[in-house]
Amino acid sequence: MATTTQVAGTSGSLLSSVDLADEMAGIYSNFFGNMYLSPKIMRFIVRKECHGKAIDETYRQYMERLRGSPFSNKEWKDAFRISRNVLQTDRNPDNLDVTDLFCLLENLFARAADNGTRDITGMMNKLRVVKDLRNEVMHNMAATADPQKFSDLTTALLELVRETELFYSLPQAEVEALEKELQDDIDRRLAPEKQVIYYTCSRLATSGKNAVRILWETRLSSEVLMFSNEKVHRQAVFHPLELMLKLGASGNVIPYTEIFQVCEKFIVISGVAGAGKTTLLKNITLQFFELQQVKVKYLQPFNQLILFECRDRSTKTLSEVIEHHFEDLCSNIRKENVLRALLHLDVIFLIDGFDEINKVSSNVVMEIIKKTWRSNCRVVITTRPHFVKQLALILSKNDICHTECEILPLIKLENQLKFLERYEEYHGGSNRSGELCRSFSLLDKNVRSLFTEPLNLLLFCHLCRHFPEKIPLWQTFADVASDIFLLYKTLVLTKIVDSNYINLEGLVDDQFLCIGAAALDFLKSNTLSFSEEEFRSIKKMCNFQLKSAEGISDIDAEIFLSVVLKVHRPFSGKGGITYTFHHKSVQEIFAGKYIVQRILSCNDSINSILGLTSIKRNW
Ligand SMILES: Nc1ncnc2c1ncn2[C@@H]1O[C@H](COP(=O)(O)OP(=O)(O)OP(=O)(O)O)[C@@H](O)[C@H]1O
Repeated sequence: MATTTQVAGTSGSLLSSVDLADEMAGIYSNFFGNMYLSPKIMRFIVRKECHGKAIDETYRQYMERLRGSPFSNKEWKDAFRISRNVLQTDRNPDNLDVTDLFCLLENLFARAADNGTRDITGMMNKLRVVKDLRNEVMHNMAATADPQKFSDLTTALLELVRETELFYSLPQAEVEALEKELQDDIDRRLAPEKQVIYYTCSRLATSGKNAVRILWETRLSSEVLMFSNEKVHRQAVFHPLELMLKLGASGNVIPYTEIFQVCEKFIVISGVAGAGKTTLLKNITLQFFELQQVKVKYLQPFNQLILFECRDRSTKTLSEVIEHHFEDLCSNIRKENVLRALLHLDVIFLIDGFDEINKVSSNVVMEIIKKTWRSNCRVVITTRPHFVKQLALILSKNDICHTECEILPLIKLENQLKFLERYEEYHGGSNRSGELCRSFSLLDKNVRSLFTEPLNLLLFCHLCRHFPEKIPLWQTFADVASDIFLLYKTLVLTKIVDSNYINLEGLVDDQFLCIGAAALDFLKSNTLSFSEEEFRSIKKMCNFQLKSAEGISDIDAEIFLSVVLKVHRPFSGKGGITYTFHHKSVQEIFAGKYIVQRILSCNDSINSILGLTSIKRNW
């Protein structure tokens, strides 16, 4: 039987009767119960328990007054975990949700139990049932849609009211009034000013995850490798990275799947260029949507996921990010309402590449920081190391505690081999020769230490494929750098082999010098990613150089640049593209070649080359 429920506020006006199918009605009731009824009763208990609290006291100040001494930051963090920021600042329970309320009451009652003044067992048991129901409904779709859960909750809440009566020896009239209010709410299931939230949460629960899955599935599940047009399945070649916790928990090494075990809401993951930050977020996203067909336990506490890239220059607000994720839903519910609803759920926000932040994306990131700190959301932000300080400052200015961790380089030979094996297996299948790993394990130890980032190991795969005979000859970093350069040269030559021009090798050398000059110029300002405009400037300079060589009409500089630079299209598919060298070390190799050439051909000093003004970006 279908249930008809009026839902206000959708598309800004009263939506005519929305016929909620049975499943939807069940989901709606469960959200309504856990987001409205449970907090209402728990807030009533908090008010009773905190009867001695001054209006202007925060819950932290109140708890400190009760115990007679301030909490150290560690004590506070350990006791109040994910709710500690909210309880540190809030002065009344109106904005606390079930998680925060349970945490507060648990701590208040623990004190009472310590004093031996009251038996809190019954009360805690009843509260725990309510909290567990909330978590079950929020984290497990089968439970979200199960109408029995709403019945269980209403029973649990009525029992909690009765327990409260006994616990505080409340006057019967007060309890009856509360019971009646609860029963009325249960019967009506509507809190007019809030109903759009529950409705939207219900829609998100039924279709949100799938909408986002469809959005990311095709974009993220495969990757085109550099130096070739080969596609690999991300999950098939993904190497599970390890992270080292910094700051407080310093030194602990954890698998990436344990990041959400830290109690801070915000997790900053740093890593050098090519360490695998973006790949890690893409992998988490794919796992979240169970594309990997395995149960991903560490993601089970979350019911939605939002992925945002700091290099995005076109998405101006968080609501727009949300609209992009839930396009269908936003076509009949205002995107601002979808965002409001989302902030009531347990969402992971993945923010990639803080080091590439720009004016537009910084507004979105600031919105995420400001809007998620008091919700049940978790935020993971990746960045290259030189931006960690700046990010930490922004977070602390916004009263946000964060955990910082660093992607560990693959230092051990066994890990490097495991990484390479995945790629070799993927390409060779059961016929793989093992040559890649064999060749790597025979490398000189010092040379091997160059290949500690995924990107460098990938580079090794390509070098091994193109020049297997050269690898045993490597003795220094310079040998490797020279072969990397040669690899680029070989790849470009294969693209222009049909040209009639006689001195193709010389042409490539000249083009690479132009690119090297640009690489150096960008390195001087630590710029590792270039906008389309900057790309056009480099291309203009390269084409200018091409024109100076007589007899070339069939080659465009884009051919050279397409081999050397990696194109980054925004995850969202909207906004401008950006370009980087495949790795900072590759950018350095090109810049280095340019410097050496300048010294050899013009006898310029290194200082004059580095201070050169004629290679400004206004080519
Ligand atoms: N865990 C991994 N398993 C397998 N391959 C990986 C892994 N991490 C990274 N790679 C490979 O290395 C390449 C570079 O990684 P990625 O772009 O994620 O690095 P990054 O740290 O985000 O770099 P940047 O700071 O330059 O953006 C990827 O395109 C992918 O091919």
